Amino acid sequence: MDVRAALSAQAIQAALDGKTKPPGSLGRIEGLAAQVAALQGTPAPRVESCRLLIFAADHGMAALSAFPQEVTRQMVGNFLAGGAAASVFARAVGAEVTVVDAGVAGEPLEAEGLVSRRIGAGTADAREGPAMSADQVREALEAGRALGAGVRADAAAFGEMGIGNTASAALVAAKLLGRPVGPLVGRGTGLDDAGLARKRAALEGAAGRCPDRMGAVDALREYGGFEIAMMAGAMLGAARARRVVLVDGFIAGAAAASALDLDPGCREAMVFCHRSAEAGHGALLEGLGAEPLLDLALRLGEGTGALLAFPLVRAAAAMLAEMASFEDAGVSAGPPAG
Ligand SMILES: O=C(O)c1ccc[n+]([C@@H]2O[C@H](COP(=O)([O-])O)[C@@H](O)[C@H]2O)c1
Ligand SMILES: Cc1cc2nc[nH]c2cc1C
Repeated sequence: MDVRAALSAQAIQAALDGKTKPPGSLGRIEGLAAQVAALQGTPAPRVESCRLLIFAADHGMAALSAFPQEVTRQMVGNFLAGGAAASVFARAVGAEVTVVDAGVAGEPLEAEGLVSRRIGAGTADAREGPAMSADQVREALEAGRALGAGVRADAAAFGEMGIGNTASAALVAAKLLGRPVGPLVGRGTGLDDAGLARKRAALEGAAGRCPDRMGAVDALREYGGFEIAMMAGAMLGAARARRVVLVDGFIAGAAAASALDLDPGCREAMVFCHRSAEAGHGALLEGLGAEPLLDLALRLGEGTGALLAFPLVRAAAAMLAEMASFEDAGVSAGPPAG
């Protein structure tokens, strides 16, 4: 940490401790407020607006899901029509939504309001070989970076839709952390025990094709999804533009791990919003040293957990910006005199 950053962290802590409350009594909301103040470079931060980017794409490993591949395309329609959980939560918390086709299978989708950044019509099957080419990884990262940099809201929330993407996320996370994939494999949309055993065996086989530890570009090429790579790029773009980056569940977590591998500095923008019920998410968060804000047993994706956390981040920033100090309010600070 350089001297300027140390001073500013101290100034932020002093501002927090000067507020009319026992020091530390707002718990983790204080740390959140300090993070946003440091990101925005002001002791009076503001997180009033939020835009959710939902990245949709299909996967060569879709057969490892409990649902058919066409659900990805159908859900894109549902997002655009405003009927999905993410659509409803976005309205409830006052967030805007952008839906991005990063590579949904079949003919290119054409729908009003859809942002098309298709890298391909779904990835190849990572059980057999690389999911995508190195050029496709670069293209996805770059398209994402531009989208993230273009967010005008104070906070950028990241969600996804892609049947089969918990398989892809488990493999990407395993390789970035240098861990076996087994404990990162979960039921996704709701596999039964037999389906889970089949998925675990398939992913262990796929993991065996490559070294135990890989960098983000290699891991994304071998095992990624177009939406995961594009989301990683978008997180980098938004973080560099000093937007608060609201990270959703397991798949968004794998994208965040990729972004962190590419640029550890983006960590200061990231808020890990919740711990998903997907089996591997706890281990992924722990591997990243991240303590999420919420644990609501969500396992939907779409950015739903990020949207639910947004009001907490908004309140944390408002606390620091608006709360009276002991001095302002004429409230006695500290123990009684004498
Ligand atoms: O975000 C999560 O933690 C999460 C956990 C389980 C499932 N999902 C969603 O379910 C889909 C992936 O599940 P699956 O079984 O098709 O791999 C994909 O569309 C995700 O948005 C999302
Ligand atoms: C219906 C449905 C909605 C989703 N939203 C995110 N992933 C999903 C998976 C399914 C199956």
